[in-house]
Amino acid sequence: GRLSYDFYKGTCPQLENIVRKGVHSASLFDPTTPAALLRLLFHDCQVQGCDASILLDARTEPSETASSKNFGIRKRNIVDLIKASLEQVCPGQVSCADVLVLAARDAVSLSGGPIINVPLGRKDSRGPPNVRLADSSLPPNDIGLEATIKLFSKKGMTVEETVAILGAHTLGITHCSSLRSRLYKPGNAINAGFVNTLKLKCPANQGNTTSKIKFVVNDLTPIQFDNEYFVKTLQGRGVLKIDAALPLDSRTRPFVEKFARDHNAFYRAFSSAFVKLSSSNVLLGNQGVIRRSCNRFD
Ligand code: HEM
Ligand SMILES: [Ca+2]
Ligand SMILES: [Ca+2]
Repeated sequence: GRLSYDFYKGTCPQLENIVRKGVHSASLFDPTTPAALLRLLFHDCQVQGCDASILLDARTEPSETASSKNFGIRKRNIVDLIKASLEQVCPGQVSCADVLVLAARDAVSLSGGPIINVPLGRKDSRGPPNVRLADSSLPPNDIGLEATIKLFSKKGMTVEETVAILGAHTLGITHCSSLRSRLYKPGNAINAGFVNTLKLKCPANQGNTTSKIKFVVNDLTPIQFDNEYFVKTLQGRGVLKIDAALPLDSRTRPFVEKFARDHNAFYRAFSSAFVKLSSSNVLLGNQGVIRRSCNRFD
């Protein structure tokens, strides 16, 4: 078995329509939904591959979302709801892993980004979620450029695709708690002026609870998938350490400049990076299962 572009042609031809409608109505209800779904896909694929492991609820084992690296993960239930409507139309046919990939790619296009053609045929994990693997596989909030290039090259991405996939931060928010080490650890300030702006929004004396509620936007247009992230990053206004690092290295800066200038170039590189992200390390054929309900095995 391998992934293919017409995997559900015979078994669930309505699939792409149903997912798109589901993401669309969830996004009308809450316009921050696309950001959540896109990050959800990354965090699924990063831990044990794109196998919907992140959707499993805690039972005998803690769920992956118990990992502090999954702080801020939201909207897992949207995938479950879409899967429930699919079960009405093509019961037992479509994996939760594929629904999540389709939901994330629809999140991108419904926010104004590229329409990405994705191969399908992933299976869902059959084991319990692995919180310790989540701790060790997900990148730390203050990851640097070297480790990031390595992380995405393992998925077959070029440096250009790596810069492009980080353009996912054109959507959504970052909580103050995720910025602690960047703002208040000595030596982590890359652009002192912008870091001071962030410090005003996320003060050091903000309590633990408050810093988990307060947030800053990732770019100036956090519900639009556009190239604003690169424009802003090029001006030294990248929110996370990795965002800020991209224009400072000669390997990555040319791509930041290119994407800030040409959103179509960003969309092209993002699309191929997205396919690599969502196709790496997947379960095929009888390596996995099709869960009826995404949050549990039975
Ligand atoms: C080196 C790699 C990456 C690091 C260190 C990183 C880190 C983070 C952090 C710390 C946040 C804020 C979480 C919060 O405080 O709520 C965030 C948000 C986000 N990330 Fe990343 N990220 C990386 C790569 C990616 C990739 C590859 C994607 C998708 C393809 C992605 C999509 C997003 C999105 C959409 C948000 C906003 C989520 C929301 O608004 O709920 N990130 N990221
Ligand atoms: Ca996974
Ligand atoms: Ca944006």
